[in-house]
Amino acid sequence: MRIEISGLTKTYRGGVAALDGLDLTVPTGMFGLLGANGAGKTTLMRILAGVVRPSSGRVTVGGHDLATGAGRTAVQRELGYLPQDLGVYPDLTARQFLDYVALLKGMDDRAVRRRRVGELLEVVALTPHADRRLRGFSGGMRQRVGIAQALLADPQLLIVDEPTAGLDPEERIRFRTLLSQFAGRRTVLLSTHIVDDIAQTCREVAVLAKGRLIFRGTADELVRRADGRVWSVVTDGPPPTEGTVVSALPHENGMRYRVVAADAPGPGARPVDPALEDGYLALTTN
Ligand SMILES: Nc1ncnc2c1ncn2[C@@H]1O[C@H](COP(=O)(O)OP(=O)(O)OP(=O)(O)O)[C@@H](O)[C@H]1O
Repeated sequence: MRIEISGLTKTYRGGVAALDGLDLTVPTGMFGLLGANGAGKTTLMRILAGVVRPSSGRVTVGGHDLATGAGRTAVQRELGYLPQDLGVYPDLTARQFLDYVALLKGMDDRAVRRRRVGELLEVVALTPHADRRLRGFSGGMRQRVGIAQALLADPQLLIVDEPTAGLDPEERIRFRTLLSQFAGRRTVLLSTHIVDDIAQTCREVAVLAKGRLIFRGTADELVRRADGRVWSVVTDGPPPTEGTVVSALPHENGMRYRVVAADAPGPGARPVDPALEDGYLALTTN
C-alpha cells in the first residue's frame, strides 16, 4: 500500500507545529522513519492511523483519501497500529487480551477469532506463554503481544512507533526480524531513533526534523552523506572538539574516538568508512 503525503501540517493547540508542510511518498516494503525527539514522527503516525486529524494537507493510503469518512474507514480496515504506549490489561492473559482486541475489531465469530489468535501467538513465538497474565511479561514479550494485536486483521499497512525502545539486544533482533518477515508485499512504517534497527531492516528511509522532511532515499544514500566525514582519532588528551563524537573506546595510547566532522579533527585523524548512524549524524548535526 502506497502512502502519498503532500503539504501535511499539524499545529497543536498552543501553537506547536509538529508537522510543517511535509511531502513524502512511502512505497510498499519496510520503510524507516528517523528523527530526533519531537521531530514529528509520532504525530505523522497518529495521523496515518486516524487518531489525529491534520491541520492541512493531503494524505492518501492505497488511493484512499484520509480527509473523507469513507477513505478513513477503508484505511482503518487495512491498518495495523502499534503505538508507542500500547496499554495492556495486566490481569488478562496474552490469549485473552488478543481475543478481546479481535472482538473490538469486529471479529464476531468465536471460532475464527480463536484460530486467528492461536496463529498469531505462534507467529510471535508466545504460544508457550499464551495463558500467562501479561503482568509478568518482559518488555520484549509485551511488544510481541503488541505486534500480534496489530496483525490480527492481516493488515496491508503496519505502523509501528518506537517498537524496540527498552528491549534487550536479543529481543530487539527477534522483533525486527519479525517485522521484516511480515513486510513482504505489505507496507511497514517503522519509526525509531535507533538507527541500527533501520540499518538492519529498511531499504528506504526518511528523516524528519522539526516537522519537515530533510532526507528521503535509500539507507545507502544516507550512509553516503557521511563520505569523507568520518574519522578515527587516537589521543591521550582531551576529546576532539570539532564535529560530533560518535564513540569513545579505551585504547593502549589513550582513547580512540570516532568523529563525524567536515575536516580532520586534529593531527593523526584517519578517515574511516561511514555507517548509517554516521550518515544520520552528518545530516542532522552539521
Ligand atoms: N498532544 C499534543 N499537544 C501539544 N503538543 C504536542 C502534542 N503531541 C506532540 N506535541 C508536540 O509536537 C512536537 C512533535 O511531537 P511528536 O511526538 O510527533 O515527535 P516525535 O518525533 O514522535 O518525538 P519522540 O521521538 O519523542 O516520540 C513536539 O514538540 C511535541 O511536544
